[in-house]
Amino acid sequence: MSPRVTVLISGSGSNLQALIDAKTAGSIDVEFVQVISSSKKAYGLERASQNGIPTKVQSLYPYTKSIPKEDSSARAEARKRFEIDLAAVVLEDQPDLIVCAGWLLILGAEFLQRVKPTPIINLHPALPGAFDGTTHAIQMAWEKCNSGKKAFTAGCMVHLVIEEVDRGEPVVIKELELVPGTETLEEYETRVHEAEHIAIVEAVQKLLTTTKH
Ligand SMILES: Nc1nc2c(c(=O)[nH]1)N[C@@H](CN(C=O)c1ccc(C(=O)N[C@@H](CCC(=O)O)C(=O)O)cc1)CN2
Ligand SMILES: NCC(=O)N[C@@H]1O[C@H](COP(=O)([O-])[O-])[C@@H](O)[C@H]1O
Repeated sequence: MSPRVTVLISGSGSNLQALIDAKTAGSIDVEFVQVISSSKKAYGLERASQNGIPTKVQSLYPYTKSIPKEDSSARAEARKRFEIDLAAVVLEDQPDLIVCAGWLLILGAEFLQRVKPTPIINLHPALPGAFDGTTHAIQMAWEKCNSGKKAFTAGCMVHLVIEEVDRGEPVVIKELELVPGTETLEEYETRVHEAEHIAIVEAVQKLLTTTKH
């Protein structure tokens, strides 16, 4: 039986597409049991449906929409309920691996405790220790490079997910040289996404060959 993989998304799903294409090409032997999106508008849901993969939307918004922004305690409670429900949805499918491929919500202890020991990996468009905890790492790296005078190494990584955001052990790292004044943000973004599409497949291959299922 092929390893069961659940993919969490929030947007376009180009990295989900890279995983689907890798399966089609025979590069990975997996069963995508569910694609779960934090947004009903995510194009990645369309990509999943076009490939016969079950989908669900698990949005935080319905949990918090009626709570005033200043009521942090009630919002925190609502977030816990969201995470408990998300864990239940994920565990229904008994995945062997959970892949955060552009999942733009921090996963708290309520979720992480419940899904243990299922491994979770996350794709982050920066190197270990760089631009942790942000959803704008690509732009931040490009701006840092172009505000300075010297080249530096940027890139992307896939890492194990722990409570501390983007600080889990790296699984795959792809380095990209950034040189001031040589490329637009869009051109750098394209290079990062190309590297991500390779990294996410390599990371799934690596995880599924090192864990028994
Ligand atoms: N416990 C963990 N959860 C998540 C990790 C992780 O390493 N540990 N990785 C992230 C992905 N990510 C960066 O790679 C990331 C995602 C979301 C955020 C964030 O600040 N989210 C806000 C909402 C932001 C928004 O709505 O635009 C939030 O969750 O309140 C930072 C980094 C996935 N989760
Ligand atoms: N910190 C998390 C983060 O920034 N994730 C980023 O979201 C994008 C998802 O693209 P996709 O929806 O096309 O796969 C990717 O660039 C990924 O690195």
